[in-house]
Amino acid sequence: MARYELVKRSVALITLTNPPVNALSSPVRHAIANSMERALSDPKVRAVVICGENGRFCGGADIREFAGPLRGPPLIPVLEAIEAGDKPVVAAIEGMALGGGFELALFCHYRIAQSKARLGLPEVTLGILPAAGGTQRLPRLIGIPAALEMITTGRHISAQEALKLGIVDQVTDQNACETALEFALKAVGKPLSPRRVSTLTTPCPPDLDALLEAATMQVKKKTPGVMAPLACIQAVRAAATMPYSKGMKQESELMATLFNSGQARALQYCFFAQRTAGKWTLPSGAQWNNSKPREIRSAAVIGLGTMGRGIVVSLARVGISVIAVESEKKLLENGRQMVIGMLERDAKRRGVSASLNLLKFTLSLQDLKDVDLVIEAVFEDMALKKRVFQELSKVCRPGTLLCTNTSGLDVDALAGVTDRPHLVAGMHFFSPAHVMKLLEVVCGPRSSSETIATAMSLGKKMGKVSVAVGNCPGFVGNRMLKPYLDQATFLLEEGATPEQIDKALEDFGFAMGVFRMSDLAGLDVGWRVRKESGLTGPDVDPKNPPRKRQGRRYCPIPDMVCEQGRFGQKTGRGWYKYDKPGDTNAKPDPLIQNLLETYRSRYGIQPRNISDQEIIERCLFVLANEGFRILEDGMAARPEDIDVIYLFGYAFPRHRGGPMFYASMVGLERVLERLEHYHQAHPDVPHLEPITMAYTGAQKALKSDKLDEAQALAKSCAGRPDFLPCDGLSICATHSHGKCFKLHWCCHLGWCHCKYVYQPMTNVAQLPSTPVPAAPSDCTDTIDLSISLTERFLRISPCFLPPPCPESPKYCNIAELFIDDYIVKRINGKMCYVQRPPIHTEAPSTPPQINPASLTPQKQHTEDKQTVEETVKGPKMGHCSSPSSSEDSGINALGGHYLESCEEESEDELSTDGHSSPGSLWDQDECTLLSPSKSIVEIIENIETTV
Ligand SMILES: CCCCCCCC/C=C\C=C\CC(=O)SCCNC(=O)CCNC(=O)[C@H](O)C(C)(C)COP(=O)(O)OP(=O)(O)OC[C@H]1O[C@@H](n2cnc3c(N)ncnc32)[C@H](O)[C@@H]1OP(=O)(O)O
Repeated sequence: MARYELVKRSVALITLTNPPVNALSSPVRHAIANSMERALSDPKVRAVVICGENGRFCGGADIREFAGPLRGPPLIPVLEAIEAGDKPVVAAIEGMALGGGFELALFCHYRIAQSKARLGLPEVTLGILPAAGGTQRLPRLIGIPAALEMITTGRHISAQEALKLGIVDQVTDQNACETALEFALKAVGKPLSPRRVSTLTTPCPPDLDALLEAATMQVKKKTPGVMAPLACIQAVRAAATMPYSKGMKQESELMATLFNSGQARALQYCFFAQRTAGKWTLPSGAQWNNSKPREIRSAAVIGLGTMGRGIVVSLARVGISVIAVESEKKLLENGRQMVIGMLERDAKRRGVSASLNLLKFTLSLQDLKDVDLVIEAVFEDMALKKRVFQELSKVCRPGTLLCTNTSGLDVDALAGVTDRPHLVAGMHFFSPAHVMKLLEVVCGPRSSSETIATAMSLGKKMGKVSVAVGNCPGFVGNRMLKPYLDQATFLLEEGATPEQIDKALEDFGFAMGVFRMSDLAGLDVGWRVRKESGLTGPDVDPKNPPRKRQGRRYCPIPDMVCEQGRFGQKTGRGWYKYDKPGDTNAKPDPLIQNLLETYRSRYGIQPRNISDQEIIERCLFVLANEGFRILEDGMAARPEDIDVIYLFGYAFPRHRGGPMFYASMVGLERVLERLEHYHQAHPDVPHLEPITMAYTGAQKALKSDKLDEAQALAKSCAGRPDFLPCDGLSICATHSHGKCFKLHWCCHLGWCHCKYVYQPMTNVAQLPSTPVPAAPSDCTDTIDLSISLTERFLRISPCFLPPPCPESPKYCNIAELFIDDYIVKRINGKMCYVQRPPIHTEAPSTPPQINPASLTPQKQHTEDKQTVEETVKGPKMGHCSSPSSSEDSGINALGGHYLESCEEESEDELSTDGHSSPGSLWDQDECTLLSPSKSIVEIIENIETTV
């Protein structure tokens, strides 16, 4: 795990040896501790160099260790021994120094970086913070603004930037280890005190409060509801206002808060899910490690609509020569200009030259005879696509792979018209294809493993997150979208408004609610698809009940909206109104309100109050339910694949982990029970029928009206180590409300329901100095809810771990763990955020100095305006080059979610949420405030509606 060598007769060389990224697992921490002890005690050793094997310094803590009880030596004391030693220690950084690996380097006295190395503190993307001193040491080294930016974004920086910021002492184009050995010898005898970062004073800018406030506003805007960035700011504040040791204590307390949070679990799950998806597997047994991809040097793209153009750009910028085909001269010329413009802008942003020489534009399919692979991106019309595939089959050499960018049509039907069905697959890009990271690789029944391996590998080369899926209508992403969209419109019928539904979804974490997003994507596309499939329009039998199709509930409201020429942002009117066509500022439209009221009265629907909880449950549980069906049908190999599709293709909030992970966090019994409940209320909506019922016929228990569900469930879970029964006084381990004030179902499962986040709870008995309440009385009634769904789910995906076992969490006193300036109080039966009184922070022992680095303005991530505009314009219709796929299918109404889900610089972007979730302090009715100004008190929820 670490090699110890004495080199140059006086330097101890410690090499971390834990492939693939030299993560700081328990044995590695052990080995570092032992090696340092040996080096410091050996009189021959005058200096130490730490490096990593295989050109990788260190990828940080071993994230897999976070799932279980922490074992082995804690990292901080191991690192402290490095700094405290009396021999100079030099970090030789090659490849990467990330997270704990970067912190290891910050404990060394000197840092040398190879010029290609990347450094960063990406912990925030995993829902935690740099807790091995990173939040206290980096600000001391480079000042608050630069440290804040690095820590709250998790951005990786280059060696050159690290040198400029003062993080590393030297950058070399040579071997970093060799350079560090020379450097170490020269450092011998020089005083070490100034090199110990812990002894430095944080250069404190005079406008610290304003700076931190601005950073807080920025992260709340960019990642609302996500806790880790707020905790990072809190920790950096400590670096500026507290002595080092107190700051370290604050850092570790904040880490403890985050460490066991649902958000951290979700974000860490996302990290591994993304990597798991790359390890594709097919029912045939073919998989990533037994199937060889072909090398693709040349490709062709047919159709230069929005999708085709994006695909051409994605191919050309990774060095693949592309022939782009259109059906008419004007369309070809238009496409050429747009592609060139896109490539030039992309190259400018990346500081490289545009690869225009790789492009060829043609009107003739004959020009494609020698290409390695073709991606068809024509209009989403099966007859048209079949004609194209027949033609390709005649024109292309026998080995050319033929792929379709359909968003849901039968890939095998296309394969069937060619002379090479085994070389046909789907490559479903998301719009805009050069920006969106997701690629669904669709495996038809006749696709060969080599074809799938090639499409997956090409996706990877293009920088996409590729997921192998089966060939069914809508594949995975769009198949699941349908029931989700249906629920949204059914809720409109029943009494909700588009604004209410959107707000609930945005509060949950979606960047945009379903109706705002549909307006962005364009409503006409789905309308056309519904007309073509006979769901609306003149082909519908007049005897057909208006709200039923094929015996199932159907909501005609979206058709009625389109009949009024309201196609969304591009027409200035849709579910919302906009000041002018193309505007993005959605405003509620009284005309839609009128339409809904008229509709309801026409069909005798009594509108009812619909809670946000119902909106979330119906929209999201139905999504997960369809996900289970997809797994059951073998159309996705694993729940992770589904989650990755939703994270990268549909902007599912990353801190919720994806629909399948979210369902597992809520508790599958709960999901099952709620689906049953809604299905009973809406028996004509088959998607609400829980899959367990459909497939395993598990027994449904009769519920007595008087049954205390919570107690019954607690009892049924008794003895299971992952569920802690609670007495109503458990404490939410993370944020929102502190003490559980009422017996709730969730409490009995050891989870706290905070704004739809189920957080682990700890019994007060486990908290220091808290009186243990009397045990609750036994309850006799029971309910026999089926857990077969859970069992099956856990069998499918062992990575869904049960909640942490009691010895692993190191819960802190919630009261100390606020993470911004608000606390939670109970005021007249409502739970409110109340502004905290100002906190008197301890002043640093020496007067603050201004470091030039601290004056560096914070880096802003700029949005790719051009791509936004492109989507807003909406698709062109009616010719071969029209956008063919996702945005054209009408069912991928969320495809435009790219705004949040696919910024290119950062692989592990955080998604956004609608509400901040500050830390909490639960005080019972001690505040008499009745009508406080809105700026200082905000009602979060009525206490009665906590669950
Ligand atoms: C009360 C609670 C107290 C708790 C106290 C905790 C202790 C506090 C002290 C320190 C805390 C430190 C926090 C951290 O350091 S968190 C980790 C920070 N590091 C990262 O986030 C880096 C993550 N990795 C990456 O970004 C990339 O993997 C990269 C290193 C850039 C390499 O990229 P690439 O070459 O593309 O390779 P892959 O991404 O495919 O990865 C290859 C395999 O390695 C696995 N991997 C990578 N990093 C880690 C890691 N840090 N831990 C475990 N495993 C890691 C990855 O999953 C791949 O595995 P596989 O091949 O099986 O898929």
